[in-house]
This record gives sequence, C-alpha cells and structure tokens, in this order.
Amino acid sequence: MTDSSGIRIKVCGLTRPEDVTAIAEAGADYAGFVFYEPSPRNIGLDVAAELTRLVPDGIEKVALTVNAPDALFEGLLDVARVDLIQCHGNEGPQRLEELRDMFGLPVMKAITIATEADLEALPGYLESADQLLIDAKGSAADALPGGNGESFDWSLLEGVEWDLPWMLAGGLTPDNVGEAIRVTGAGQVDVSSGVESARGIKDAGLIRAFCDAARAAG
Ligand SMILES: O=C(O)c1ccccc1NCC(=O)[C@H](O)[C@H](O)COP(=O)(O)O
Repeated sequence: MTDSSGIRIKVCGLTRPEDVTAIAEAGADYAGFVFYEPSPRNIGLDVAAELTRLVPDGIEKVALTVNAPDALFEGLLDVARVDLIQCHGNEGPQRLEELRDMFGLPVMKAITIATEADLEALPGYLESADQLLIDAKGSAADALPGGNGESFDWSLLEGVEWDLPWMLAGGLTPDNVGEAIRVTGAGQVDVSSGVESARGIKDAGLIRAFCDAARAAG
C-alpha cells in the first residue's frame, strides 16, 4: 500500500492476528512471517494458514526462511498463499533460482553487513534475486541470522545504485528510521525488534509510530 511518500514498509515476525491488524491499520506494505524454529517469532503451518488469510489484499505476504529445505516451502504453500520468499541464510544464487523455478515466487536475498567487506557478496545476487534486504550482521555469539535489533553503519550505503529493489533493515526504530532513510536513500525499510514491547511481541503503537516516521522521511 505505497502512499504518496513512496516509502514501502515491511514489518517482520508477525505471530498473532492483532499483529496483522496493526500493520494493516498502520499502512505497511509487507507482512513478514518467520519460519525458523530458533527464532522467538517462528510460527507453525497452522498459524501461518490463519494469519496469512487475515492479511488484506495489497499487502505482500513474505515467508522468511533460513537455508530451508524444499519440504518447508512445499508444506507452507500447501496451506498458505505467500507473495515473496525471503532467504536469510547462506543460500547461493543457484538456490534462489531453484526456489523461483520450483514455486513460481520472487525471492528476496538478505545480505548481512558488519563491515564494508560484507558488501562484496552482493554483486553475486544481482542476477538471481528479485529483491535484496540489507541487514545488520548480529554481533553476539548466539545471534540469530537476523532479527537481532542491531544496526550497521548506514553510510556504507550512501549513493549505492543497484539494478533491483532493495530494503534497509537492522535495528531500525521509530526514532532512527528517518535518519536511516536520509543517509541511505532507501526506498524500502524493514523492522522487527524496533516495534516490539518484548522479544517476539509486536506493539501496535510502535508499529504505527514506525510507519508514520518512515513515511514522513520518504
Ligand atoms: O526476525 C527473526 O527472528 C529472524 C530470525 C532469523 C532470520 C531472520 C530473522 N528476521 C529477518 C528480518 O527480516 C528482520 O526483520 C530483520 O533482520 C531486521 O530485524 P531487526 O533488527 O530486529 O529489526
């Protein structure tokens, strides 16, 4: 549901019906659902079937996976409609093409950044991914592949021009998303931890504040 500002917003890690309501009322463009068991936001197929049916038309449903086997996608797509696959592990370009060919869905590849050197992995995906998600690499020893609430040096993205849509992620909040957009020029942003009252529990007020702040900066 892109509004006049043009900024498109993804809220990731929805686990309850009220989360879907909150992002729809806030005007988000993507609803992210986590299918990665170590995550506190992980949902099963029964919850996925329920929640994806609640997502209004116009909001893209994103299946977030980490090095997932074909069987996960087969089981998910048997019970739920999904619009975009997000690969947040070390899936290579060939895996992305396999998934697109098998399931007929666009694929967004997450690239996690700690230093400028981490951007060197990006060119290899420009031909195989449909979108990129530029995220922070978790710093803790037990960090998840994403959803850590950590940011990276946004100046690393100043002036970047890639030939496919990309999304900024990593430690974004209602308070910093405007600056992040201004520094990076991002046209899309993604958030999980920054709109939670506790890890894995989304907060409707923070979701609204994040979407309003992102659009105000767009
Ligand atoms: O959100 C998770 O729990 C998660 C677990 C494993 C891999 C990826 C995960 N999230 C991916 C996302 O798209 C997050 O929205 C993104 O990493 C930003 O998260 P945050 O820094 O918490 O806003």
